[in-house]
Amino acid sequence: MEDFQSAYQEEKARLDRTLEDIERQLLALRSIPVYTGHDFTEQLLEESRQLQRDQLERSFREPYFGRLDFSEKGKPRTPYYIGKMGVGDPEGKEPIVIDWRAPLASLFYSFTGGDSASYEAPEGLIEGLVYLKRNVVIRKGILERVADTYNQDSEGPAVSDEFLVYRLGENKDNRLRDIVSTIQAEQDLIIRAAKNTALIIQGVAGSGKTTVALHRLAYLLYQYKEQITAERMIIFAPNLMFIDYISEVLPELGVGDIQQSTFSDWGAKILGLESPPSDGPGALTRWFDVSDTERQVVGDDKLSGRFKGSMEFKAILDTFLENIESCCVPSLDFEPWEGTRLSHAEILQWFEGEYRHYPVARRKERVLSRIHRWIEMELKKSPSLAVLKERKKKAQLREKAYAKKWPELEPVAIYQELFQAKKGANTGFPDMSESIPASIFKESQAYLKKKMLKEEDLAALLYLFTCINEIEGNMTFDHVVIDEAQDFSPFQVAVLDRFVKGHSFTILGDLSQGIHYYKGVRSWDEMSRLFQPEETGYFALTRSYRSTMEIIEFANEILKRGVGADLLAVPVFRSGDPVRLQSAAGDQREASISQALATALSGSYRTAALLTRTLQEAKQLYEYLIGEGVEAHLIDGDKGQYAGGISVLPVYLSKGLEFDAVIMTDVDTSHYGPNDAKLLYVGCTRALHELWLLHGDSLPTYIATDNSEIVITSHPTLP
Ligand SMILES: Nc1ncnc2c1ncn2[C@@H]1O[C@H](COP(=O)(O)OP(=O)(O)OP(=O)(O)O)[C@@H](O)[C@H]1O
Repeated sequence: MEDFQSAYQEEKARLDRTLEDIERQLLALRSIPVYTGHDFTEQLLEESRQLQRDQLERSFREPYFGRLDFSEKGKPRTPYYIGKMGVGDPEGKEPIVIDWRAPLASLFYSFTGGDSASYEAPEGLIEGLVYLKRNVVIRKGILERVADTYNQDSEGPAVSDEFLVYRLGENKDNRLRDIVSTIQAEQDLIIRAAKNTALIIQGVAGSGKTTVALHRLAYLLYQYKEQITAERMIIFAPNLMFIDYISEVLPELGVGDIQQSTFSDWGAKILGLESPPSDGPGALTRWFDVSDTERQVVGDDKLSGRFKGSMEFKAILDTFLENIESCCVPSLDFEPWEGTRLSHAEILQWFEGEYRHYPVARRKERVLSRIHRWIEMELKKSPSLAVLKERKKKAQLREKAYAKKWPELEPVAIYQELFQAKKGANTGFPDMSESIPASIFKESQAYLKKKMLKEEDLAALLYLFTCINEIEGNMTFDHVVIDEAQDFSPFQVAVLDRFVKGHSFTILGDLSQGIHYYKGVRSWDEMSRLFQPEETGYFALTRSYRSTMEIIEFANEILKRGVGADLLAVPVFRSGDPVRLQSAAGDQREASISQALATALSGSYRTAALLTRTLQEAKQLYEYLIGEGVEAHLIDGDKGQYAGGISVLPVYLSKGLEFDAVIMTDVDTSHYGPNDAKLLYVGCTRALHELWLLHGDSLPTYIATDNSEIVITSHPTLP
């Protein structure tokens, strides 16, 4: 206790000094009049001062979160304070606060005990001794808590999880948060991995994949500030609501302007489509609202989404495109009017010789405009104005007709050809119908004829785009993050690779959460095979930080029994209530749901989710709750914003999100079939503190009842 008191006093004194320093710097900056003139250099200086002012104001509220006492070999023990942003010392001495991304700060995360410690700095490996790792909680400039996670002088465990457990026990508000003060060693390795690698990360539910990816972006921007910019980085997320849910982490880390998009939205923009291809209203519902046996009757290779996402399909497109060059230039001379002629051989020489280095669509464009210029030159040779007029008229018509003889070098048009080209058709393209499963060929042909596109066609269309067009500088990326990557296809990643410099990817996902059977990958090898071994790195995150031990053990059991999975989560030692299994059949259903909700929210929890099996059930339940006066929000996949509070949603839309309490409804064999274990796993792992499973008569066999509490309740009272 005495130790704690003196540590608190020591930190309080240090905080006071730091705040005084920051205030002094702020006052000095504020005393410089804001420049509003037109001088460019002055404007840049003003911008930089404004940034400094903003950063100091933020630092003033929470200057740092950690302290590390370290002595570099041969040097004395020095306390370093680590914050979300570095704070320099105007007098030019050591910085007052070190940025969490700085090399020295990496020790704060990677040190797990032992007699020596080292970190990689630009000047080489720095070795020394760690004496103390201390977490300091400061809110609005007030010191709230001091907790040592390592103290060389004490006899406790090497590095304790106590502070982490305290942080994890806090209730969450609407949005994902930064974790700078408690990044774990295995997460830090990913955050600080080198830029030019395709990192593939398999992480169990709640292992911090999304959070780590966002911190990695902040790190890359700090570490490679000369080479990369925020505007040229992108996060691909499953939907707009998820983007909204994660929207506060990057600004909190002082990073702005990173692009965030779904693959469809991005692809549609590149292709210049009016709107992203959609599989029609309710596509997800059609897939998830059917029984799982109906879903499983189609073999993998017959699922068009999986086929069109495969590298096999890419190879088919390559063959299809192989002779695109040879079939481009129409095999005839061009004659704008009688007696004047441009030979096929000469046009071919322009196309295959002079413009060889351009992509094929650009070559076509160049050749056609050169023909246009040639016509204009020839017209000038006309003997009279009348002849010139007549030739001009003729030439215009013939030029148009000639251009039409060239194949349309546009991704959608070529793609349509792929599903039209049958033997004997005179398109110049080969017949690929034999290589594509007949059912997929037929179905695609039918909807493409109606000028429709599906999401599953996007990778191929984008690939065609890159084969025939130049990828312009403003389309390229310095780094790409793919979240929920188990739902991405190898072909999608291969296409993206064409837009990314140096294969700089962070690809994160969890195979155990692969509930979109009709797309995505079954193994990470499918992704790593796209890169050379030296270009890729693989990490596995097995510790789960989101849920209590009880919830994780319960969810693990579902995976073990349901899919025999070996990717099980290891919980952090944070104990909570047992998972509650409650019978809620027939006319008891609604009342039981209300009861569970009332109980779950009777404490201090701020967010709760009611997860139904289908969208239809979510809508009905939402209506019921609204009728009962409960302020609930329906999540139906159409909205771009996440409101927090009480959410009602079908389980498949809950991926990526988390809630203090989760109540799953209708968890019985009539709703969850033998192949729905992963779906149930996703739902259960959304809960931070409390999990309820309300069920009918027969529980699916993959649910273990031994460690759960069976609840019998009465007197429902809604919040
Ligand atoms: N080192 C950490 N310190 C504190 N909290 C952490 C840490 N790592 C992760 N968390 C918390 O764990 C929760 C899960 O994180 P996140 O959503 O990033 O995980 P995920 O692996 O993407 O999950 P899922 O795949 O289940 O959607 C979040 O509340 C996050 O703040």
